[in-house]
Amino acid sequence: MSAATRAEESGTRSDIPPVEVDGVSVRFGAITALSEVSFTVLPGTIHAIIGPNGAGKSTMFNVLSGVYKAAEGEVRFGDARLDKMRPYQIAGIGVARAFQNIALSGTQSVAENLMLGRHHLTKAGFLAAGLRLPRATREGKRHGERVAEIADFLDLGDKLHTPVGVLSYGDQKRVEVARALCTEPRLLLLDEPVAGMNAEETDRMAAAILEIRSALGISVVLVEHDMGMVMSLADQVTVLDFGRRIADGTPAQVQTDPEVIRAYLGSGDEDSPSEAAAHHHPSDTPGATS
Ligand SMILES: Nc1ncnc2c1ncn2[C@@H]1O[C@H](COP(=O)(O)OP(=O)(O)OP(=O)(O)O)[C@@H](O)[C@H]1O
Repeated sequence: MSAATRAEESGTRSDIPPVEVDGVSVRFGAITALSEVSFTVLPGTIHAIIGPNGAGKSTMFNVLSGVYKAAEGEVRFGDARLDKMRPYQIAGIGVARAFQNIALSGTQSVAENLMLGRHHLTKAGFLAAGLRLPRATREGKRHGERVAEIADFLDLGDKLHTPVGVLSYGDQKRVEVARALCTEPRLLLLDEPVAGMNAEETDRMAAAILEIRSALGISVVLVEHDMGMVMSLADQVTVLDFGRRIADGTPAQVQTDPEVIRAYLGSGDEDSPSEAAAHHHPSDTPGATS
């Protein structure tokens, strides 16, 4: 089943446009971190960006969230040109990111941290809220309910009043995702969501990401090093190597792509695209000479 069909069947919201990355190059002095990279994130899909160390994944993430500017190319999200916008403007049109430059407050509760994600949605303002004016109280209640819903959604319902600092690492990472979701995004950007996690925490995060796509119908872009995670999770995968796009397709397509296998083996990276691919003899590869 194609990613688009899957998205349609899983109830993608009608207000989610594709993300079109078109010929993006980024340079840092003499280093070309990204070279004419293009790919499309279809609405309501989980799209992974993978590649060996130094491939340009973080740079791409930072371009999507507006932290880095592209020297060439365009990034479109519907009518919006993300490549021309500042990070706060990108956040303002419903693009949320987790795990970069957003620190949680360890002494505050999960609920308080999540409420921070809703500040821009609060109409009454802090003064009215502080004075407990009726409108602010009603609004506060509504936001509180939504925060509780999102916490439940990420399996944090029983930890709403726990200070974030005492939670396990896996729980804290899910609080970060929950906080991003509290902004009610149309596109969620995740930077290495399972980095440093044990197997159980990884499974829980993967389940949460799948749930986000199917229950909320939004698009998710994730930059990831953990290949196993990507293969079981993503609808579509873009593979970068030395700043170039070397493959783009379903997980099954990219993990058998000779160039992808070469890139991972050549990099000495332990995380090969798949066990099978890693042990794939070159002569088994269509078109390869042994
Ligand atoms: N701020 C920067 N200044 C100079 N060079 C940079 C900067 N950020 C990235 N680079 C370079 O750009 C290239 C791509 O780096 P990037 O961090 O995007 O790769 P990555 O795929 O995320 O790698 P990793 O998996 O190791 O995090 C590398 O050669 C890196 O050294």
